[in-house]
Amino acid sequence: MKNYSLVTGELSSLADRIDQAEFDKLIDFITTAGHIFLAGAGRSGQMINAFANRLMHLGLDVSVVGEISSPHSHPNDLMIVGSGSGETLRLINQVQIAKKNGVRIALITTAPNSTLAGLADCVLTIPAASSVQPMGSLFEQASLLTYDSIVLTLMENLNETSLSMKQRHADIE
Ligand SMILES: O=P(O)(O)OC[C@H]1O[C@](O)(CO)[C@@H](O)[C@@H]1O
Repeated sequence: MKNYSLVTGELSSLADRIDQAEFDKLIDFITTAGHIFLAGAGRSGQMINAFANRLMHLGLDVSVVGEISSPHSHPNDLMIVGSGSGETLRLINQVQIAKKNGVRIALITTAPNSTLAGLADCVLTIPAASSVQPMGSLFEQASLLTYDSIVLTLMENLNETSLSMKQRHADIE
């Protein structure tokens, strides 16, 4: 189907343009973190929610910012933010609070020169700024694929399998 191929073509073209060293740094931040907070707005937020779910399946201590069950932050915690523009005001505000509490910040973005990138300790750039799709669609799709790529690496590092992860999946949903 023509438009499907158009979308997958755009996504495929990004694969070699995401920096391995930035990816590896993010893996290191995740592996050494205490609690992991995840944050994103709109469609970017939907993608980060899916990532939070998989990190939980991996046995990591995670919560989504804004959920009532999300705990107080501490030094050595990590906040992972997904924001294409890097300029979403709510996220800037949340990151500023987190930084005051000694939380390290990781950003997934198309905008390495943005306000959020300037506040982050670790930036993974997805060069998805140019696209035929509307608004942030390419970033949002690519961010989900990037999160699932991170999950594959973490599965290997943490000796997890699909079966071990499934045992942590919510049975009441
Ligand atoms: O990824 P960003 O730039 O933080 O934007 C968050 C959300 O805001 C919008 O840009 C506009 O509502 C959405 O496309 C996106 O999901």
